[in-house]
Amino acid sequence: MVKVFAPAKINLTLHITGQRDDGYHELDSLVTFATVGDELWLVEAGINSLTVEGPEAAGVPADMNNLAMKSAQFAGAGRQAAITLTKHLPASSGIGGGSADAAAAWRGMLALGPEGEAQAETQFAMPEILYETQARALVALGADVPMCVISRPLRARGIGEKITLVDLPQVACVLVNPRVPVATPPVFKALEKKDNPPMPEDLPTFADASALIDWLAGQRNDLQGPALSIAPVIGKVLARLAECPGAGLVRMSGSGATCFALFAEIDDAKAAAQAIRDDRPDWWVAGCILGDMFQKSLPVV
Ligand SMILES: C[C@](O)(CO)[C@H](O)COP(=O)(O)OP(=O)(O)OC[C@H]1O[C@@H](n2ccc(N)nc2=O)[C@H](O)[C@@H]1O
Ligand SMILES: Nc1ncnc2c1ncn2[C@@H]1O[C@H](COP(=O)(O)OP(=O)(O)OP(=O)(O)O)[C@@H](O)[C@H]1O
Repeated sequence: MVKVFAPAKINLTLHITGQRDDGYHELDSLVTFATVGDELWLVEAGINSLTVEGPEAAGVPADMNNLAMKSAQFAGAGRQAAITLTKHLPASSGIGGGSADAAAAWRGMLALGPEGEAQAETQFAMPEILYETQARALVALGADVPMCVISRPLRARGIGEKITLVDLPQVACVLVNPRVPVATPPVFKALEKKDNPPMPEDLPTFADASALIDWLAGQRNDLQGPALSIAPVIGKVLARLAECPGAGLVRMSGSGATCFALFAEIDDAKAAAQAIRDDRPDWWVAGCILGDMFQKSLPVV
């Protein structure tokens, strides 16, 4: 049996720099991962199967339409697994839920079997090599899947599959989703200007969370405007996060509707998460740390 964590993916920046002939958009995105996420249990079995449970399970497919099942089949190598997926991340929310599950199922399938976790550990120590040899093919399941396989701070280019690791400090964060699902294709479609500037070629070195927060203020999520036009409630989420004492940067992740606020102080993040939970019980709220999800013992928000 293998237990795998599927961390939420957060686009700290999302610059849309072009559009390919096949319609997919080219991007330049600084991505990190959260201590909040889904969980998968895999048990070797005679046939692949999936059970979906947990607080965010409603409406999530439990058949071959689930990216975790597609990915398990893809990873296969003659192995099959009974998968239990516990959903904590809302679906269609811009934080990679399905992509994170696909990546975790793939990692879990690698870890099953006689060579077991040792094999997975070795490969995770070399994510770029792993990525070049195998994980890149997972872009066929979704543009966000290769980055979720890495689950470490990274810069993604191409359509999301050209990945380089970056050093980012840990930062405290509050994620808020207004419980309005937003599908990705219409958001890309609503973006009028496709050739926006990328991030600077060389990213700075960030001494601490405050330095990262300050620098991010000069960057963008080019999908935030289009998503706002589709789901105006995103404006309320951004405004509520911006009111929180200590919130240094407020932005939307991915194609929305989840927004995040970054905090230099963990205690400010904890207070903000509690305050928003208190006055918006209808919203999904998560306090978390953003950073390298393969690093042990991250603090709890
Ligand atoms: C917005 C992001 O989440 C940022 O990380 C990703 O670019 C989207 O990744 P994803 O949800 O895994 O996307 P996919 O499932 O591959 O594609 C869904 C749809 O989004 C659009 N799409 C996606 C990725 C991309 N680079 N350009 C696009 O135009 C396409 O219309 C595509 O049909
Ligand atoms: N494991 C899964 N969890 C959630 N949704 C899934 C899963 N597998 C397939 N889906 C389907 O995928 C669609 C998009 O959900 P998902 O959570 O992946 O979107 P997202 O948060 O916008 O992802 P991204 O940030 O990669 O754009 C939903 O309509 C859902 O039915």
